[in-house]
Amino acid sequence: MGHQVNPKDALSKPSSIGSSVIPIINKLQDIFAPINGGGELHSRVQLPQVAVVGSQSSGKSSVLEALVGRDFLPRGCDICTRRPLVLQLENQPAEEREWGEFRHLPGKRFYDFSQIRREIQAETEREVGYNKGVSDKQIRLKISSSKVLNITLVDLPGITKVPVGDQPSDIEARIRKMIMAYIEQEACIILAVSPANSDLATSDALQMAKEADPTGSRTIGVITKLDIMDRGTNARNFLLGNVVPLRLGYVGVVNRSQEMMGLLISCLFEMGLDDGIGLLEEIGNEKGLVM
Ligand SMILES: Nc1nc2c(ncn2[C@@H]2O[C@H](COP(=O)(O)OP(=O)(O)OP(=O)(O)O)[C@@H](O)[C@H]2O)c(=O)[nH]1
Repeated sequence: MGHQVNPKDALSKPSSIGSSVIPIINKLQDIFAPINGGGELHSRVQLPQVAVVGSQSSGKSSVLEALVGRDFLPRGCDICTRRPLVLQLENQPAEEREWGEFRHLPGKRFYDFSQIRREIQAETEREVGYNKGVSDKQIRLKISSSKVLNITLVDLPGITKVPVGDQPSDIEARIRKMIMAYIEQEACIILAVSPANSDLATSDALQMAKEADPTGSRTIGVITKLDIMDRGTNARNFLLGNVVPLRLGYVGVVNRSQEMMGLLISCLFEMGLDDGIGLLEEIGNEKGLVM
């Protein structure tokens, strides 16, 4: 049994303590993090982190981006999370520009967040190829900014039922095992993401979270896609915790959708505002948004 740090204690310490402790925790995480995923997913030292779990395309990466306040994760229909991404956010009040640094590219600072997205994609492909392959080998990224909280977040591949591309026939079992290795740790806070346009009663995220955290003491329920909620979806009752009670409760979110951006661009086009489209793209590039 490894040494455990209570995540709620660690995350609620005053920022002055947090700012001195977090870089040390991040260093420890790097030291104890497995270089090769296979077989030795976790070290015996358990450090506090927040893992985002849910079915494929439920909105996990979008929730993480909202927490960071930047768009930098590969997202969309065909592009999904295929390796665990460990995101160490470090609050540096004196930092004028935000930057990211990958563990596999030490010393190289990325100031352009669309480059970060490209590197995540490229590093995924280097390990698992181009055809939907999935691996438990982590990608580790540190983001240093004056605007983030000191926190470590983990984006995990989404639970999928049907193997596609290079995925093995037991892909669902493999992904579940990979997720479980993170969320069963007592020092892990689970963000269980379920989209409101699907049946919340059969949410994979809530089922897995319950398995790992039966008392619901370290799980936060996140209901995404409230803007496209199905008729009859009992999201309100879920959000109130009446269906699956969680001590840390639920949050409902509406993230930016591909459709919304597409609609905005076509509106500008219809209005003959070609300049507007250019401007939007410029702002998007600057902010690292996918257009
Ligand atoms: N309408 C709407 N679309 C959303 C919302 N959140 C996410 N999306 C869209 O849903 C799609 C999937 O979102 P992601 O954040 O990539 O989902 P994910 O769970 O990380 O996906 P995987 O990594 O493939 O498992 C993207 O096209 C998002 O733009 C939301 O609140 N409302």
